[in-house]
Amino acid sequence: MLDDASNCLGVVVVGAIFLHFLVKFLGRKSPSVPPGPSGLPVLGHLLQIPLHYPEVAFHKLGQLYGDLVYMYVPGRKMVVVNNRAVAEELLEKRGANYSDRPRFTMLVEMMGWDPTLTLMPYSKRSQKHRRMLQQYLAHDTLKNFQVYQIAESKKLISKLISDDAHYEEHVKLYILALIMKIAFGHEISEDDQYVKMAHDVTYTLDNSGAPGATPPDLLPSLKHVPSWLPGASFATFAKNWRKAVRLIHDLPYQQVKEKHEQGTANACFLNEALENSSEDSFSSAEHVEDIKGVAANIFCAGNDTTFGTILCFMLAMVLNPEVQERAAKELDEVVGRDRLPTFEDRSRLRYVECVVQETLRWHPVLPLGIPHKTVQADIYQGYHVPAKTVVIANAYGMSRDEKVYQQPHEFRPERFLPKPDGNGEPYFDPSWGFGRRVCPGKPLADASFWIAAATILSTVQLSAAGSVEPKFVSGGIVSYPERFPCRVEVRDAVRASLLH
Ligand code: HEM
Repeated sequence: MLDDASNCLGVVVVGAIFLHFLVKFLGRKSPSVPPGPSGLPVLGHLLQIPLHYPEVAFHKLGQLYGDLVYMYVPGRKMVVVNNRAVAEELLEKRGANYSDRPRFTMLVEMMGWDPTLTLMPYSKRSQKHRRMLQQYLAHDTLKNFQVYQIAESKKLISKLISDDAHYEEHVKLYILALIMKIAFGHEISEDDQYVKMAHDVTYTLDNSGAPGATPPDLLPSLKHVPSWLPGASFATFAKNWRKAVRLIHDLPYQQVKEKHEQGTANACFLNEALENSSEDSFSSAEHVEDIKGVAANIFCAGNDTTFGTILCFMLAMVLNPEVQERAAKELDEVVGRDRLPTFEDRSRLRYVECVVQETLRWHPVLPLGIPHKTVQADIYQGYHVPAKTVVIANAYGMSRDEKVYQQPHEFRPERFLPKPDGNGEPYFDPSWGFGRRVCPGKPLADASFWIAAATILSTVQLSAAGSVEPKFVSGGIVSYPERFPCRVEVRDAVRASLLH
């Protein structure tokens, strides 16, 4: 009797324990993806991502849903990061998992940009490309190019003074001259083969659709569609322009290699890479493609970005004459009137530095950076970030963070000055990206931008030649001011005479 009762009790206890664990197991909540707007079946959020100014839409979503916003489009899960500290935690501290890139079917597989670091998955090869670039753009090499940057910035301002109607073309040629010299050792003349080649490549980059969002990017099997099929304009475009992409890889390499063998090559990335390569390495087609790819990448990553940044600076000066005046005054005091600024003056030009840094914050030319991708699933603050999620760091959104930047839409260089002169706000590094994929061209871009800005401020005055409604080119990766009426007048005749 007693035995029966204790058996019965045992069954009840074991049953209760089993039930307890079963309820706990069934009730366990798996972490959910970060919050975000609800999407449509199949299409997801495809129709909610605007073609123009998507960074502004993402910023607004960030204000509604928080620092991480989850969205998806066919074939792609996406997380938009709107907060700098969160981006640093994920893309830098957890960089081993967050440094891959999405597949760029149109640019890489159809147009031939496959030896291009910017678009490469995180791999041994991408690390090799970064090493090659970083070694070349190290402090000492860049110092050798300063003379050239100074000479080209003088040429730029002379052209702006004599022909301000074409200011954009002059800025374009300034950057082109520097990049062609540094990457390929080539000195451009207005209508040479390299200028035409650069023009064609820029056209292909500007017109092949938003990278990562073209039809073949969303549905990779479309890359097999024949170019004659009605509606397959992307395939026709890729077929017609692939040659231009190939040319910028092959032509400079062949020419520098010939000169290198004769011992007559100018100092440049290509020549240095050839010098550092052993005889054996030339039998590896991949190594040769690596050299060509890094050289072409200097052009395609550095051209529009630096061009756009200088245009942003010019627009900001036109819209904020008091800033321009204060910076010019600082140049008068620090540099004097009998010479032009040089790189040695930089550390003493505190306000000019703030103007340069505020340009990078006010309008980041890569407002959404270049997308990263996770390798494995991750948990962040209780949220599930699935494997192979495309992670977009919204630099624009971070630049408008009111907790960090007071009146973030305004161009206020003094925000960076320590208190009480300013507000002690931090420089805006997200303009250069994050972690293991951070821009390796920063030292070059920064120096090319700084010397152009300092020379402009010390010699000329920029003003509006009509009414200015700031608008920005948007829809591709790079965003910069649309044409605005800009007048360029000599501010200081003594200094302007030093331009020649
Ligand atoms: C003002 C001018 C420039 C800005 C604002 C800029 C900004 C950026 C940003 C935001 C990224 C993406 C980083 C990330 O994925 O987290 C990037 C990548 C890159 N930039 Fe720049 N960049 C500029 C100029 C240059 C120049 C002159 C070069 C020439 C060497 C260059 C070479 C690259 C390369 C190769 C990458 C890809 C790095 C990788 O995928 O690992 N950039 N840049």
